[in-house]
Amino acid sequence: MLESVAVKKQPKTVSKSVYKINDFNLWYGNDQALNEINLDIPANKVTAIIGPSGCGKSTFIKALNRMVELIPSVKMTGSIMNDERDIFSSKYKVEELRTNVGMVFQKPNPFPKSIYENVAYGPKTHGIKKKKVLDEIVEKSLKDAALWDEVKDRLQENAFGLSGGQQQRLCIARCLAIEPEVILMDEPTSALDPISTAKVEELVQTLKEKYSIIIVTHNMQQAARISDRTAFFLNGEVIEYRETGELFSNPSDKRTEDYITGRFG
Ligand SMILES: Nc1ncnc2c1ncn2[C@@H]1O[C@H](COP(=O)(O)OP(=O)(O)OP(=O)(O)O)[C@@H](O)[C@H]1O
Repeated sequence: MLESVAVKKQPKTVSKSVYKINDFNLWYGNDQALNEINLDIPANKVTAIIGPSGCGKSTFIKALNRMVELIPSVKMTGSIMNDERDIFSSKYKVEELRTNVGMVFQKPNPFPKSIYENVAYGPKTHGIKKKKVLDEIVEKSLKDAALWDEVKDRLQENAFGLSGGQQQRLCIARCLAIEPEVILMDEPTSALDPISTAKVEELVQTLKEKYSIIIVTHNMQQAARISDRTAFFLNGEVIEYRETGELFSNPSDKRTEDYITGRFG
């Protein structure tokens, strides 16, 4: 029957990966900090990286935008693909990688410039000069970072005059202004008060519609609240990587269970 052909089930859509990491190892001098990391990181999701201090969380996300290579003793093996492109290939310039992959740090680090200039800086370095276009980018980025209403009447004031939480959302706006595909966040709320933390968490939830977010957090409640998938790192290894709800409610590894129930870390 024709009708039965018409209603034939479509294959399930497979979610796209923004990063595929295969057998990745990293050493600082002779000390191995990451050991045989294999992870597929989905697009348009929030992926949390959790684990005790010193387990390699920051090292891992700094490898994703090649920032870790600023440390001269670093050696790496294995592969990291971003959108099917080898991030270590000479064809994939670091500048292009860092345009595709923005980063927000633990401590808000605005430039000593006006609020407007902080956001316009990236687009300007990418050659955008027209004031009207820059104005639009600044407004859109600040709106997307849920900061516009608080700063729209003081765009020319120095960014250091903002509160810590506002400065962090400004840094997120600065990151959005260059239209990355991925946003790496290294403990973005650890220096913030609870209200600012809640605002950034809410923001992360809305940003995942357009961006893929990878967030390092010490705070397991935060990982449980805002992430779709969670990777538990221990001593430089990925112990477990699953849907966040499953990892927290039904961990498959004893070490994950011990960590999430507070037995160590
Ligand atoms: N610049 C460096 N030089 C040498 N060793 C380093 C350097 N940075 C980190 N390490 C080592 O690599 C390992 C992983 O550190 P990393 O900062 O990635 O852990 P982390 O899980 O992010 O820790 P934390 O939660 O405390 O920030 C640690 O043993 C650390 O001492």
